[in-house]
Amino acid sequence: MQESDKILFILNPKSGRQSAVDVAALIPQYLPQSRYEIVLTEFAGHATELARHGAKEGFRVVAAVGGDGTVNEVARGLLGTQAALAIIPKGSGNGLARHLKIPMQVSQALKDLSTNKFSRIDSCTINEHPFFCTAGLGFDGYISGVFANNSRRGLRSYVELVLKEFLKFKPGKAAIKLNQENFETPCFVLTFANASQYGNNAYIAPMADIRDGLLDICLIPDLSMRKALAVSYGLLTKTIATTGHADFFTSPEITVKTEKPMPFHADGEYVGEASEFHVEIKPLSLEVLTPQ
Ligand SMILES: Nc1ncnc2c1ncn2[C@@H]1O[C@H](COP(=O)(O)OP(=O)(O)OP(=O)(O)O)[C@@H](O)[C@H]1O
Repeated sequence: MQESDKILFILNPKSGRQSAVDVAALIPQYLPQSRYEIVLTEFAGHATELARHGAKEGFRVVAAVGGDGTVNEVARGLLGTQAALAIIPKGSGNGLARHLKIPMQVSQALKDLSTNKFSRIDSCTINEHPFFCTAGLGFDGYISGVFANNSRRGLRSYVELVLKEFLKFKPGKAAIKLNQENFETPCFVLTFANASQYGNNAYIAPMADIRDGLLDICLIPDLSMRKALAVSYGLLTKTIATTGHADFFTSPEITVKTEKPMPFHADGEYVGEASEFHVEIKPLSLEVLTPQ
């Protein structure tokens, strides 16, 4: 980054556990005041407007200070602009930041900004909703919907919720079209990965390359409690592909039709229900500022 590059920090005061005020107070320790501005989001969706406006105003870098939801909102506002995305992780999962090797400590992430390098990564859409880390349908989407209505945040309440809802969720059937192939399958979870992990180092697609122009698709057709334990262990040890309970595909796009409407998410944020899905990759469509 050059000395003349200006940074707009967009802080989500609601994300994660650390307060926005802490981050705002730390920034002056790492950057001269002439190099940055700070704005706080006031409502869900606000970060997209703020990012778009910041890019128009000529900020070279727009930094999302929050979790994957905030990163998604800022990044979608930057698509097609001259501004690059930086991330100061402050969420509970921080999947994209972890994939891009951004330090989890706010102070280190801020310190690194001046030596980080610009590069480009792929972005994706699910039914026209942009995502940058992962999107998914089935149990993934169902949990994102239940979690959105849960007042408690954080990893522990997330795990408790997953365990509680696991037995309630009924999987469906899906007809999948990818790479000129058509097949039908039961579908408990279908995840579309741009980055390798959901967040919290839970690796749903350990081999995913965020710059290869391909989605890494993980299908878990059905899941008993015994299989779920193996899959959970596989997620945390980057060995999900060897559990025998998940199938993997790579493709620049995929079409899915489900027998009944299924809930879906984009970057962990619940979007809604649908019975037809089109997911595609937009190669190298977003500029980022990251450690190399
Ligand atoms: N001022 C605000 N008031 C209420 N909600 C907001 C505000 N600003 C942003 N949001 C919403 O907060 C949600 C959660 O943000 P974010 O994903 O950054 O945090 P998190 O859920 O704690 O982290 P992670 O996604 O890593 O688990 C986003 O969906 C965003 O739209």
